[in-house]
Amino acid sequence: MNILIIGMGYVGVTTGLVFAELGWKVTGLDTDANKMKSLSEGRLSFYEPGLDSLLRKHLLTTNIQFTTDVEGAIHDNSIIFLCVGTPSDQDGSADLRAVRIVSERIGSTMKDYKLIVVKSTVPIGTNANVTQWVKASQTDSYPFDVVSNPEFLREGSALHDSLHPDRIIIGSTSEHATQVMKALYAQMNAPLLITKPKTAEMIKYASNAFLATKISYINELSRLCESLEVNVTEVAKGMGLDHRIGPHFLRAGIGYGGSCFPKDSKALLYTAKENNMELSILEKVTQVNETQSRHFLDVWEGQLGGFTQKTVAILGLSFKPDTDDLREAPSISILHQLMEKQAIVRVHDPVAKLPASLLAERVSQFDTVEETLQQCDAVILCSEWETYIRADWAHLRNVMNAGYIFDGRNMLNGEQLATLGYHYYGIGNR
Ligand SMILES: NC(=O)C1=CN([C@@H]2O[C@H](COP(=O)(O)OP(=O)(O)OC[C@H]3O[C@@H](n4cnc5c(N)ncnc54)[C@H](O)[C@@H]3O)[C@@H](O)[C@H]2O)C=CC1
Ligand SMILES: O=C(O)[C@H]1O[C@H](OP(=O)(O)OP(=O)(O)OC[C@H]2O[C@@H](n3ccc(=O)[nH]c3=O)[C@H](O)[C@@H]2O)[C@H](O)[C@@H](O)[C@@H]1O
Repeated sequence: MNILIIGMGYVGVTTGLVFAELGWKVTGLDTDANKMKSLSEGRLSFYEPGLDSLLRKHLLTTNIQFTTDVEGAIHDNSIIFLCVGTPSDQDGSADLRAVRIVSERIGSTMKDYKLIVVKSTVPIGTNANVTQWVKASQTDSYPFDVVSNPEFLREGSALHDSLHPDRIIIGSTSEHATQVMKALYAQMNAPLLITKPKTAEMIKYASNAFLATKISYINELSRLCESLEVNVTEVAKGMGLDHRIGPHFLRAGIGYGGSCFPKDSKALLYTAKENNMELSILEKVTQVNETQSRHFLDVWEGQLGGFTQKTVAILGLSFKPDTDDLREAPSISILHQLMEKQAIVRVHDPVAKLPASLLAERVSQFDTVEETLQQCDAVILCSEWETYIRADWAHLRNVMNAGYIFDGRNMLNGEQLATLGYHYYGIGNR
């Protein structure tokens, strides 16, 4: 069985390489010819640990190849994974244009049986739409199945998450398709849940929304902890020891970012609205997230005595460490707020680059932490890269002007930093 993956972003490339590693023959297809060229030459268009060496390995084993020839790729492969983007539309709904275009193209091109696997995160009912779009574009009625197989990987640990998933969800109405999916994943040691396509689609949204809820819960609590002088990190540790609660996704911070929690929460809220239902908890979850960085910036402003004309460093641009993804990154919202407050901003990230549109007279990016901190009054830590945890903070105190550290991820040891002459403040961790 040959596998075609359509959409060579984070999910498509990772999925393709995982199947190549499992020994399948994989073809990657994307409309972006530059991406296909660089992938064919062993270069990724994004930063994700471990993927580049696996890519080079499987270009040599010839388990993976890349193409922009849509017709040829559809003809040559009987299993087709859809991994195209489903970004937020202006009204918060998921933009399904790419899913539709690809479905119609498969329909108009296919000449024999195809198993179409929807891995993109799509609203509940979309698998049925894909079936309609394929059928409506067929010139002859060739058989096909559509299966939902949502993806749960995290950026920064995409390869590990995909090779060792907590579960594999398959939404299928066809026994044949279910058996093929089971064979594809047979080497993976993970619970397999076979369910209806709509349920599989809902499991994906419900999981992301629940994780976002855990984060917003602890983040809102961190505001109360801040004013009561209670340490939220210790509270989370105490809560997490209860196995019914668990320790994960209870790290208070400046809010969740990334390509999925904000987008998928909005899309689920839109689906609820379309069905005249309320998801009031999820509404609050997004509100808390949208106000979290502003809340703590105000607190820190009081501690610093104002940001106006102060030189402030932002360490960590990406929405989390080990990725260069800036989508919905809290650092960018903080950067805008600092600009409004007329601060001079110096930024650093180990891999992410600030878009040219954000570089301004008062905003510059530097290559090293030391250069970035020169003459700074304050540092705001936005993502917990190892580089910052391991930095020589004793030495860095000498390059800074005033030594204010505002730790938006509660990642550094405040007591130790205080002995080095810093004024250390985090998120509800007093
Ligand atoms: N990024 C992540 O960590 C995760 C993403 N997802 C979901 O997976 C889907 C893909 O996400 P990402 O990989 O982050 O997206 P991405 O934006 O990185 O990549 C999407 C790719 O699809 C390509 N594309 C768009 N239209 C196309 C077409 N008509 N034909 C061929 N290629 C086309 C684009 O050029 C791009 O390379 C989304 O639905 C997302 O919600 C699910 C789990 C994790
Ligand atoms: O659908 C998706 O795209 C993916 O979304 C998230 O993965 P991802 O966004 O890559 O990264 P996470 O590790 O979940 O972090 C998301 C954001 O939450 C923040 N976060 C996470 C955990 C925590 O305790 N506190 C917290 O603020 C992170 O800093 C980051 O900004 C989910 O964890 C994946 O399971 C899912 O597949």
